[in-house]
Amino acid sequence: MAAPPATTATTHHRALLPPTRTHAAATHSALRLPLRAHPHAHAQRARLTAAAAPAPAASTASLESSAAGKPTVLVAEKLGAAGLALLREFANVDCSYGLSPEDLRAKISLCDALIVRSGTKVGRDVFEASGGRLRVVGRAGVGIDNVDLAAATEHGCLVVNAPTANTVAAAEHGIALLTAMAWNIAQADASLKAGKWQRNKYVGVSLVGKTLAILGFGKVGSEVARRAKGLGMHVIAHDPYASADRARAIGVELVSMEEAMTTADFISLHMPLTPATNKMLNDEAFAKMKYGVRIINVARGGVIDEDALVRALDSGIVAQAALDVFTKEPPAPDNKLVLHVNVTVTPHLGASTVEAQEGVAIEIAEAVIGALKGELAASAVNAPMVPAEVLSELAPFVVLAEKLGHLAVQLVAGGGGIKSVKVTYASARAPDDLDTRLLRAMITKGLIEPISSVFVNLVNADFTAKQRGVRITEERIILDGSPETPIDYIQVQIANVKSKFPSAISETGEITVEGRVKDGVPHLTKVGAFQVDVSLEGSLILCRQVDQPGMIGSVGSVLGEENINVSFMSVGRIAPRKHAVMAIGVDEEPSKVTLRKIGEIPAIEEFVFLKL
Ligand SMILES: NC(=O)c1ccc[n+]([C@@H]2O[C@H](COP(=O)([O-])OP(=O)(O)OC[C@H]3O[C@@H](n4cnc5c(N)ncnc54)[C@H](O)[C@@H]3O)[C@@H](O)[C@H]2O)c1
Ligand SMILES: O=C(O)[C@H](O)COP(=O)(O)O
Repeated sequence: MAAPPATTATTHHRALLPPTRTHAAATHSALRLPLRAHPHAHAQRARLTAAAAPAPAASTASLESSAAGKPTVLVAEKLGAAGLALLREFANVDCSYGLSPEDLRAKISLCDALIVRSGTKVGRDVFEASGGRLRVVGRAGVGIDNVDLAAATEHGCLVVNAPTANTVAAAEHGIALLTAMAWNIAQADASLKAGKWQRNKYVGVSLVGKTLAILGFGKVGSEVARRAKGLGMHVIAHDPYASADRARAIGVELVSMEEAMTTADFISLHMPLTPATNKMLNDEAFAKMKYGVRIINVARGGVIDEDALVRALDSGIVAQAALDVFTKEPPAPDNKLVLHVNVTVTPHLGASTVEAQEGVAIEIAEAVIGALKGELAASAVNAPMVPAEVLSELAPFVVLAEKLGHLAVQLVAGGGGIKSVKVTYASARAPDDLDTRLLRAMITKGLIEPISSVFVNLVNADFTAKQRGVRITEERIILDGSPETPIDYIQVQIANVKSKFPSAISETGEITVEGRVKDGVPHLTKVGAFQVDVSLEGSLILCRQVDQPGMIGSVGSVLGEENINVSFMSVGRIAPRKHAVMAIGVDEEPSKVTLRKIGEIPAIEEFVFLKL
């Protein structure tokens, strides 16, 4: 992992993703908004580039010869030429297909991003071996069951996928398997090629009027449903999370698992493989099914207990199965399902059309490039997806959030021992109209990075806070007024700590800093009980003083002696001639001598220098 920032040395707001050691541009990039052109423009450009690009060789670039200054992307499985061309415009691309787990671990510490399909296991060992450099894993496809998401999150590595480009391919393949199975196409083809003419043996079953139960009514499931309705089938679906309205719109009834199991003539699987769906079709489920049911699986092998399916086929409960996916891929040569006479198989071809592979390659290349640039990925799997318009609106508040976190932690005496942080957002927006996950992550980043060696980003912010025992709670104050501006102010409070600037402790006992965005610029507007108003740029001196004439001049002339430019100055007082807090924004960092001189000014009771 790269060296931690010095306690008081974060000046630029870094990208949401941790910096790479080789990609200087990304290291210094500020929070970037997704500056995406219209998707068609990307596709067009990609296709044009692809036409000119040479076909990828098995290993086209050596990591050792990577040009400095560009990130390195390891493509570990075959990716379409259009995607590779996009990647090459931005990064050093190493296409090394078929790496052993050892070779992958050996290479990964030299890579900023890794792109895989379903054939590469990206386990905890890979993240550990990366030494903190791997920032993005791109899954060129939908299923991310081959990526250890918990390990990725813990390592602050963003996982993105290509969720849409192969939907139609998978649906078409599902329908192809359904019809091929019903018509015994594969078996009849093999028989004829073996010189036989078995017209009586290969009598199929018709599809029209039959009930098809779709389990998992997501992107692929709903496309299969549309097509099956075109074949005259009665389509029902089970999906605990799907919208009944969406199902109704395409003439599909959402039903319970029980009803799907007991009434279907055909069952087609389209859910992800998760702990909840693992071996979902097991002995118990098969026992409930109609005798002679037919099963299609283009989802994941693991959702079926394969031994139970063999038993159900042998007993006749399941008349036929058509499988594109297997628990272990490739399956062993003696796999009973693959060899079963009533089973039609394909070697995980559901995404393997020319069109789908080109689309997936472009989709994943754009997602990985965007993520490496520090943009928030729309297809992030282990981080909140923040729509571009929301992000653009929140951008100045994101900067404010990180700076408030960074200021608050610098006010803690000793810089550690933080257990409880309360963040308050005051806004005229309804709570469900304000997504604060990004702001919370940036406050966490501001709080934790200065006191640890961890790079905090949107991916690992909550995990990092939890791991360090920091409890961050959020509160909303609903204001009257126009919801035009998303947030009026943000307040960050750290409880149960002492402050090196005791005036920062509010009446209720917490270190308190509050800020607003004014004309797009973040401002500090409150410290402890004192109202101030200073733009959060450069560095900041906070002084508590007796409120009396000449104080601004005294401090200003000490700074002037060292040619320190004052950008902002603001005095907040509780009552005239009592105590006041002066906030002074400075462009340069004053020397220790100058800071000491400020402290020696009579009437200055306490002061602190803070980097923003
Ligand atoms: N064979 C292939 O080459 C191929 C190609 C594309 C997708 N896939 C696989 O197909 C599956 C679906 O992909 P998608 O793009 O439609 O994903 P998706 O996320 O759009 O849809 C999955 C659906 O499954 C539902 N679901 C989750 N748990 C469920 C449960 N316990 N019971 C029923 N439904 C449940 C979800 O609510 C969701 O609607 C994935 O497993 C994906 O990996 C395979
Ligand atoms: O989940 C997916 O996208 C499909 O299973 C495709 O996997 P593949 O990229 O390995 O073909």
